[in-house]
Amino acid sequence: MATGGVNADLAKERERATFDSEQLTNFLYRGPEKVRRKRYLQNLAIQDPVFKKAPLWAFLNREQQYATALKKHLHAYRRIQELGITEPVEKFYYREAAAPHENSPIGLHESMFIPTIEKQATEEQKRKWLPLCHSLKMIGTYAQTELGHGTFIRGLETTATYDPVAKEFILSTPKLTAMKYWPGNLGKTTNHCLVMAQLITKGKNHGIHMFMLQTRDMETHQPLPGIELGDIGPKFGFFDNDNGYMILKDVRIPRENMFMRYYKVLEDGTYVTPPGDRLNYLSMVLLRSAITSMIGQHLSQACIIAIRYSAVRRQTEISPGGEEAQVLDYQTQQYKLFPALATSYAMLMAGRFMYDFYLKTTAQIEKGDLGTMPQLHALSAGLKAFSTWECTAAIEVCRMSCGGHGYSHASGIPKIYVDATPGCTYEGENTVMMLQVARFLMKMYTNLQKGQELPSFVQYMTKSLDTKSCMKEEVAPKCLVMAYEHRASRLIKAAADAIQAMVMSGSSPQEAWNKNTVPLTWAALAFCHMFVVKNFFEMVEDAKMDGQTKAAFMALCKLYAVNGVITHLGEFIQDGYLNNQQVQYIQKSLLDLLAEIRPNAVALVDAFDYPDAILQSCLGRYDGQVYQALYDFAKSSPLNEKEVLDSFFDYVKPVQQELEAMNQPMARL
Ligand SMILES: CCCCCCCC/C=C\CCCC(=O)SCCNC(=O)CCNC(=O)[C@H](O)C(C)(C)COP(=O)(O)OP(=O)(O)OC[C@H]1O[C@@H](n2cnc3c(N)ncnc32)[C@H](O)[C@@H]1OP(=O)(O)O
Ligand SMILES: Cc1cc2nc3c(=O)[nH]c(=O)nc-3n(C[C@H](O)[C@H](O)[C@H](O)COP(=O)(O)OP(=O)(O)OC[C@H]3O[C@@H](n4cnc5c(N)ncnc54)[C@H](O)[C@@H]3O)c2cc1C
Repeated sequence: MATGGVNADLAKERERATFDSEQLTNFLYRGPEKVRRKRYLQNLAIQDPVFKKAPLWAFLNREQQYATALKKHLHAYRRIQELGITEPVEKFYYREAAAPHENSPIGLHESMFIPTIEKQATEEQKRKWLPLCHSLKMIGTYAQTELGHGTFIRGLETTATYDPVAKEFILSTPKLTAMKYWPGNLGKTTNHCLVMAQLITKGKNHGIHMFMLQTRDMETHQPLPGIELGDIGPKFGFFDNDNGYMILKDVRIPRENMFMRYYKVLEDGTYVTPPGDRLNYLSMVLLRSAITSMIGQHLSQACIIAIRYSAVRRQTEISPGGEEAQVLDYQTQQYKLFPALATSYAMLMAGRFMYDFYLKTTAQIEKGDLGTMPQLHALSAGLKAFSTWECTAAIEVCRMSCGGHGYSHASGIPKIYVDATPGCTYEGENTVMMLQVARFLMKMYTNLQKGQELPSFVQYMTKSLDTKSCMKEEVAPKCLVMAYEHRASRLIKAAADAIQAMVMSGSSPQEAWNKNTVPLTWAALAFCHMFVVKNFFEMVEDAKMDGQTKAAFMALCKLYAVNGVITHLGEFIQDGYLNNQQVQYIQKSLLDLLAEIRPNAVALVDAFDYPDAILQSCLGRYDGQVYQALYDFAKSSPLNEKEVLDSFFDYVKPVQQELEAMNQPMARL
């Protein structure tokens, strides 16, 4: 049964590629030195016996999955400190290799709890809390969402009422819908959380604010008096995480536990107005800004699996008696997988822009300049929503493109999908985020009409809509970008006109807005799509790499843009911007690009540089030995440990005997 070496088809794919995948890897990870360091850290984790010996998640029950995830992530946390790894991206490489399929039970501690302390706490609070956080004496999470409200955070019902005599806040869950519900790791892992609650002082409600709450004893880990909390039960994904619920029965915390960098309550209960609105939403903005890259990585993994497998998988003889074709040679398979591959690169590029923009903007905010906050909010909300929608849809396409084996956990794709898809919901439900983008765009559109200057990324709105596309037979990037700009501009104008018309005929602005939220989301989506396309072209054009690598990369970029036009064709032709002939050029270009990308498909996924130990996929193995791997996976199923299961004797035998007895001729009489 044993088969060795690299599968011949996959080996040939690598030989026929027109570019060196290592060049693209170097670009993706920002230089050869960084690639070397990434591989070094990944190998350290992969070789660590604690991670190596851990059982495969797929064969474990929920409690075992939770325990494995906890064990791995805590060991990784300790090793990261021992090894002196401090760069966030390096920590990520190490953690991903250490626990590729285990969601971290201390994930919220690292991604939201500590960053919120760093950004929203006073210097004194930081001195007190951060050392405890780093040593994991304090393990925290971000408790905002409630049973009754997740999206509408101004409507949260948990209260924090200030008592000036005791100089304490009283945290309460006034009714069922006010209980905290969903926060990651709140149920069993954490002993602290950051609670979002309505601040009431001197009888006045000042809206939602953040408070530090200890939930469990730091030695015994028992819940503290007045706090009821637990796990919310199994979910579609994040099976190994204890998303939690929490009820607060008049729990008192000291005044100093309110996050007071920007918002303050003095000892006598006086509320001090903050320097700007929505500063306590910044923790959400941080994670939103990171999600586009994260989801792009999820999709890139699904693409590696589906494309390598499609090069190995052979189905159906093309001519009678001839060899069966690699499924990757079918144009329809290419039409499924290459747009998905192009999308993953597009999102990795958009994520790169987004995170850099986040760092730049928050540095300005730190200095007290809040002017770019609306842009940061709009872009992070929009790209988060757009990228999670596009990538999760593409992951599912990858799964189905693997046929039956894609449905098995052996492929690795179902797990990628269930852990990626909540990205459409958490950190701001996608439709709601798109409506925030629309709100920003409408504001920009109004400013434009008033003759005001616009930020650079909405400058496209200033271009005339009274134009036609410059698209020729040779589909040029410039004409593609202009088409996206035109569509985005036209759709925001259409939504604005519709709202204005309703207001003119007597509707209130709110009513007119609510009657047009569907066209508003079309406009917001078109804006995000345009942004991603433009950014992708700019990054490819600026990339420092040899001509062949750039050509291979550019083909993907063009495919992303061309495929988007075809998928949303109605919006590009509705006003006659593209004519019939131009549409035909674009359709032909799509087919040409599929053929151009075909010889490079495997090299383009190899460039993502994921070791097998991270992918943990029988179908996505670097050596392509998928059938042996599937057989080994099947053999390792715990159901195969015994030849005959106890359940056979417990259930099958008795029913067989009963049925046999019932079917005796005498018994029927
Ligand atoms: C990197 C490591 C990763 C590890 C990953 C570990 C796994 C993590 C897994 C899961 C984590 C999940 C965590 C969570 O889900 S936490 C909970 C997240 N919840 C949300 O996101 C709630 C969504 N809702 C909102 O954000 C808001 O309610 C809202 C929809 C934005 C509306 O807010 P509000 O009602 O206050 O505002 P208005 O619509 O009335 O608008 C008023 C003005 O405010 C501006 N605004 C809104 N938000 C922001 C912001 N964030 N920044 C700046 N400005 C903002 C808005 O634009 C309006 O401005 P205007 O000028 O038009 O008046
Ligand atoms: C895996 C996971 C992890 C999570 N982790 C955390 C965490 O750590 N901490 C935390 O606090 N929360 C967490 N959450 C909760 C999450 O942030 C919320 O579920 C999310 O913000 C969406 O809110 P909701 O559930 O209230 O959705 P809802 O708002 O109830 O959405 C339901 C539907 O209503 C629509 N809708 C709602 N409002 C509007 C509107 N104004 N206009 C148009 N349509 C609207 C939505 O588009 C959606 O279709 C987590 C959730 C998940 C799934």
